[in-house]
Amino acid sequence: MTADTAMLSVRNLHAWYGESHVLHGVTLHVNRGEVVTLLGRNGAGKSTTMRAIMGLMKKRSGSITYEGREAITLPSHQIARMGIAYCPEHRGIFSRLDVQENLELPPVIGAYPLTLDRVQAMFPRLLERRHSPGTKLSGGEQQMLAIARILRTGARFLLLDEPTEGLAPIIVKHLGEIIGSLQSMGFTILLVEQNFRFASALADRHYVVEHGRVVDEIASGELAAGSARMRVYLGV
Ligand SMILES: Nc1ncnc2c1ncn2[C@@H]1O[C@H](COP(=O)(O)OP(=O)(O)OP(=O)(O)O)[C@@H](O)[C@H]1O
Repeated sequence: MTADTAMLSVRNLHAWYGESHVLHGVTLHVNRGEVVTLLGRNGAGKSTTMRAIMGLMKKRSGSITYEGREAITLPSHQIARMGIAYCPEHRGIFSRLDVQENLELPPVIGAYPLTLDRVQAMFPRLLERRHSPGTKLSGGEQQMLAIARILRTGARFLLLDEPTEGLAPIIVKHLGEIIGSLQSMGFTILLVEQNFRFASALADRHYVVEHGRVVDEIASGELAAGSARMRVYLGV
C-alpha cells in the first residue's frame, strides 16, 4: 500500500522549538491496522515527530494527512477529534485524581470509545487500584492507566511514546501483549521505542529517525538484516 492510501501520511514535516529547527523533513506513513515504530538515538526527533503529528508544536510545516484530510494547520484539539490520541512519554496522569477519575475524564471524540468496564476488563490491575491516586501508582500501573485513558476517547489511531521506558521486564512483556491485542481489535499504532527487541516482536515495520529525518525503513520480515543495521544506527 502506498502513502496515498495510508491512514496517516506524513510528508516533509519540519518543526521548530522556538528558533531551534528540530525536524528536517520527516516522511512516513502508517497503514490501517499496522503497528509501526520510530526507532533512533536519544534526541533524534522521535517524540517531536509525535508532538508535531498531534499539533503540539507551535511551528511546523509540510503535510500530515489523516484519513485523507490535511491536518498540518489544525490545532491539537481538532486533530484529536479526527481520531488520533497521544500517550506522551511522561504519561500525563492527573496525580490528584484517582484511577477511576482519570479514566472518567477523557472527552469522547470517536465513534467507538471503550467503556469503563471494558478498559477495566483489559487492565484488571486498574480495577483493583481504582481508588488509588495517580501519585501512588507504580510506573507500570501509570503506563497502563495512560493507555487505558486514551482508549476511552474512541480514537482509532494511537501515538505511544516509549511506553516501556523504565519498566521491569515482566511489565514490558505484559505491555507487549496489550499492544498486540489492541492491534487485533483494529487499532492502528505508531510507537516510539528504544527497546528494539520489544519493537521487533510487535511491529509490522520500523522507521529509523536520525537528525530529524527518517533515514531508513525496515520491515519486520527483514529482521535479521534489520537488527544488524539497527545496531549501527543505535550505536549498540
Ligand atoms: N522543549 C524543547 N525545547 C527545545 N529543544 C527541544 C525540546 N524538546 C526536545 N528538544 C530537542 O529536539 C531534538 C529532538 O528531541 P526529541 O525529544 O524529539 O528526541 P527523541 O528522538 O524523542 O529522543 P528522546 O528519546 O531523548 O526523547 C533534540 O535535539 C532535543 O534536544
